[in-house]
Amino acid sequence: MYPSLLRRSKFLSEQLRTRVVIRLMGGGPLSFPGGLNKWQWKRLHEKKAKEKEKRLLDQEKQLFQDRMRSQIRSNLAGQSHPNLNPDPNKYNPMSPNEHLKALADRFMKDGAEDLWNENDGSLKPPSDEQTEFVGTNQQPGSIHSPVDLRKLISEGRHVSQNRENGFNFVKSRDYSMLRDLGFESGGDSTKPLARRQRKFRINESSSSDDDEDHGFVNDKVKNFVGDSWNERGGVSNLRNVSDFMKNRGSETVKQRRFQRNESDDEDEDLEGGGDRRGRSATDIGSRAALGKYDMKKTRRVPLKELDKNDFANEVELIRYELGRKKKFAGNEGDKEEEDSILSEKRFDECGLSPLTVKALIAAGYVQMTRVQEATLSVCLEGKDAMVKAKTGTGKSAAFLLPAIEAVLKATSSNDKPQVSPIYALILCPTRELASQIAAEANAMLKYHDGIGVLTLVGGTRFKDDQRRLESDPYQIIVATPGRLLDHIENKGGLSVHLMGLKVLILDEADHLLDLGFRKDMEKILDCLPRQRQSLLFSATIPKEVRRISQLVLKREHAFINTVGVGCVETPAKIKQSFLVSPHRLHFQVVHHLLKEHILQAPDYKVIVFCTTGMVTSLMYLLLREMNMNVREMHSRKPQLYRTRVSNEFRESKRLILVTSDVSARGMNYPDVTLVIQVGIPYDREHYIHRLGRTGREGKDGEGILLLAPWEEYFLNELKDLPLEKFPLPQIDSETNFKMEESMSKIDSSVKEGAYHAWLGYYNSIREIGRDKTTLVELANQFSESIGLHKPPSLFRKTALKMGLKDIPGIRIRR
Ligand SMILES: Nc1ncnc2c1ncn2[C@@H]1O[C@H](COP(=O)(O)OP(=O)(O)OP(=O)(O)O)[C@@H](O)[C@H]1O
Repeated sequence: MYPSLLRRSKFLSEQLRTRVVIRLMGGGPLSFPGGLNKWQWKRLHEKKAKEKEKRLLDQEKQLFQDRMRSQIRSNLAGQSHPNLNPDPNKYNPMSPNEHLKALADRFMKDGAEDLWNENDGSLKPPSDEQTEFVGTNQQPGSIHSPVDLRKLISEGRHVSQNRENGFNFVKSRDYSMLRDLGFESGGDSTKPLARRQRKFRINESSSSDDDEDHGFVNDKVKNFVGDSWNERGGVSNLRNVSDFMKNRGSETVKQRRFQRNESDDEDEDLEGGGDRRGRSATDIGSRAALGKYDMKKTRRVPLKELDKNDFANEVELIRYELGRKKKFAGNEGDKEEEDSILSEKRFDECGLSPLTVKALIAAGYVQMTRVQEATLSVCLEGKDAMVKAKTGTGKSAAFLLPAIEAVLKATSSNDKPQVSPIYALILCPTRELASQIAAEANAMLKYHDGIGVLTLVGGTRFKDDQRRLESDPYQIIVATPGRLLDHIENKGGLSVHLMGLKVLILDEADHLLDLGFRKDMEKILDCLPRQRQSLLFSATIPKEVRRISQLVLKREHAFINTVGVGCVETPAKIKQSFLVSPHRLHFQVVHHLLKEHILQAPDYKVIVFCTTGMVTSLMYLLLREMNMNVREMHSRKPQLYRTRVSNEFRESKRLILVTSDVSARGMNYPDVTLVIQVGIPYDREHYIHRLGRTGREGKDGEGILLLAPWEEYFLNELKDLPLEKFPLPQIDSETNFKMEESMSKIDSSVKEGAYHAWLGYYNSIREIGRDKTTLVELANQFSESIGLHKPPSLFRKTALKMGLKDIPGIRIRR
């Protein structure tokens, strides 16, 4: 049969013929065009199909929005839209309302609302009775609306269509406000008002940015509100919106705080995630935000017997119980509990394997932190989740524990795969963070024999990784995306090991899904099996990341936000301030701040963040010249050096670490007393993560942001954070002289590198980079302040790339 088939394929090339032979022999082709294996080929096609589908949906959305807009325009102009009051006898293809319903049905699948939701709250009503119909009295065509609807929407309230009736309803988060405004009500009035109020977000400063940021759903919503407005009116009812908002403001600010010790009612009010009727913490979508855990005091369950023979563990648990009771006996205890990151639940109460609990106790973990309590049950059930929790609150353990449990479950199953599979893959942005996570995982696996953790990070020998992978089975991999991709692409066989993957975790997920990592991440995701659990963790999850999280997460994922909508995103016990000083004085100011801090805190441990690696080097050399006890850490340093410095800083006191953003995220250096950020951080998220290196585990901390006057605009990004202005210190002439002397000792190659890096960094910041002339002027001032006689020249190619070629003040290298 084979020869006859081959004859028939006479048009095929020789290469194709070979493939046909292989296929007929039952093995399938060895490779596909582009050197892809069959899985990669299959995924490539699946991806293309998905992209096509997405394009079509986008087009449809666009059409729909245009249609709604034109309808509203015609309403405002006093024309009746043909579809507004459709003649039942006349054929109408689809009214806007029907169209909206169809689209809502199509796009708003369970859990998908969150991808569009700006406020981390649920768009979808928990149940029908939690929605309320809104009627208005305004006549069609009325134009003097006292309320800016765009503002109303941009202030975070969501309106959607009632799918059954074509009426508008306001979601549960909004409807108490609307009732106060005098709208008709058809909802369940027996529900406690408190619950409705807590779902209500106050944001006095509505900005056009907010409007811009609202996704398709909000556009849809805005249009729809406009629609119903003209249909039914309601001017008088809405006249007092702003008064109402103000009155509500103080109340809601109080509600925003996360307090376990208030009365039950208020407790339930706090974060908008709970439900008095016992909604489970495993709720899908953002209704799982905080789940049950901020409002329901779980009944204590008796200590589980971990290991009957393990007397030491029992003693430890009893000691802990006694300590806890003593601690919370008085009022002071209450206050401490409020500030503490710990919850009341213990690890032995949540279904972890006894050996893991034993290892946790050995590591000093008895009680869960709040984020661990909020997430463990969801993650242990195998659901996808996106988790947001403040820095230093124990997110690493929150994702490591479910990963370990999944590995234990997989290894105990009867399937015996031919290649040793990797069951859990943890990705994080930096090498040091990968090592830190691997160390924590190893501590938790202390009593589990035969489960290995391997780190795959750049800066180490690729061959060593391969050797380790071949010699020992590793069930858990902690990797940085670049190195992992190297392994996948180099056909080192890693893809085969990854076929059995059960859990994928992205720590610092927002950063990993950022443009810098996006391509690598997409390639990695293409090589992972779809049947897996995915967990995304970070202290910051901007809206864009929530939208693109669908790259990784299933639609019906849980969004767990222990920060709380509208709450301050930074730990409460970090004192934050900013200081504005001319750029040329920054080095002096940093030196002064450090000296003052050392006097106040003899056991100081300080991190100074600089904008780039080269500027970090310069700052380090300068402070070293000034006889300060400093270390430097940035990506230009060899990995061995980085690891050594990282370990040293973790264990030391009385040390200053000058670093770039490689240390900004996830690094857990205990007891850092002060974080200084010199120059504007790349964005708000960078500020929060850098700051979060201090004040961890609910401890005190301090953060100072040092800005030049032209960088002050950045404070707008932080206006919801409690930053206070720090007075400009007086630098004495002796210190000034010493600094100048020290600066003159630093090699000019370092300074030139710092100038180039400085220029590159600020050029990449949109607000500054767009005015190239001013940028170059500022860069040249910087060059002068670091003792360079003239600004260093740039390669023509570099200048071209940066858009600086013909800008006055830029020197081009001949
Ligand atoms: N249940 C616990 N009991 C006591 N300490 C804990 C517990 N969980 C975590 N920790 C400690 O809390 C500290 C912070 O934990 P971790 O590094 O996981 O924070 P994080 O939330 O990941 O912070 P970041 O956002 O900066 O990455 C660590 O020192 C860790 O050992």
